[in-house]
Amino acid sequence: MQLGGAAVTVSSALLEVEDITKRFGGIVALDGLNLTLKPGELRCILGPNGCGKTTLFNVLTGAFKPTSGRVRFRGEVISGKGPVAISRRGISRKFQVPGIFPDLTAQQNIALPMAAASRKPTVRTLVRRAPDPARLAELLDFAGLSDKADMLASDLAHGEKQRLEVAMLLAVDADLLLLDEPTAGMSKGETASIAALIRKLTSDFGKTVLVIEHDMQFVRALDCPITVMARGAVIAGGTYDEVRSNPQVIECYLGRAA
Ligand SMILES: Nc1ncnc2c1ncn2[C@@H]1O[C@H](COP(=O)(O)OP(=O)(O)OP(=O)(O)O)[C@@H](O)[C@H]1O
Repeated sequence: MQLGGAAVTVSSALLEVEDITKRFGGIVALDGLNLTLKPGELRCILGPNGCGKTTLFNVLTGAFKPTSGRVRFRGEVISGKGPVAISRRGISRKFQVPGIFPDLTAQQNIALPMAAASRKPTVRTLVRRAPDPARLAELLDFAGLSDKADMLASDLAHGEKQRLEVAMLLAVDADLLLLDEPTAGMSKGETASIAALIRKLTSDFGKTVLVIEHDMQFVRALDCPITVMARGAVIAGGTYDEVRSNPQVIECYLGRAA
């Protein structure tokens, strides 16, 4: 089917990664990778260092063009499009380091992407438009920051900054959220609270979420399907218990990570 000049296929999947290969000179970072996400699904990606997890996120967000293969989002081929075009279609990413504005308050940090998510924002409208107070309160409550709404983001604890950024992702109103090691640098207590928050992204807000993570306690707390990568391809998938007892996963990854 052709819609507005773009190739679109009818599918129940939100995201379809089809046989993606990405080479950097002689390095094969992704090697014929396939992955499908249904709307509202939460999935975790595990794999040893250098297996291509970050490269996958870079391909999904348009930072890298794949050497071959296709990515479809809502049936439309998006591989080859740039980061802005892909973000406008509803894919948003959180990096390991919190991407917040330290000199703004917690609520200003959330208000900014709320305004940017509205149609055709300009600098003027971003600054002038008052955010919907009910939505702002909902997002502050989601992040557990209602009582710190007026605190400068730079003064928040590390785990609070991570939660703030998850709320900012929600404020953008994208459908697919890509989270790269959201527990990096967190204490055990902070890790448990971010796992609960990420589960809410799907259960309460209907988002589709793909998480890269190494912390197995956190992965268990997410309680979601897992895809295991090695050498740029998918080698296994299943529940936490299935993956933990898979001999190939133990050899390639858990033997070293556990
Ligand atoms: N821009 C680049 N130029 C050249 N090689 C790259 C580039 N980005 C990634 N690579 C290589 O591609 C391979 C996959 O890297 P990638 O960062 O995707 O792995 P990863 O699974 O995210 O690793 P980690 O868990 O350490 O973050 C590695 O060999 C890496 O050195």
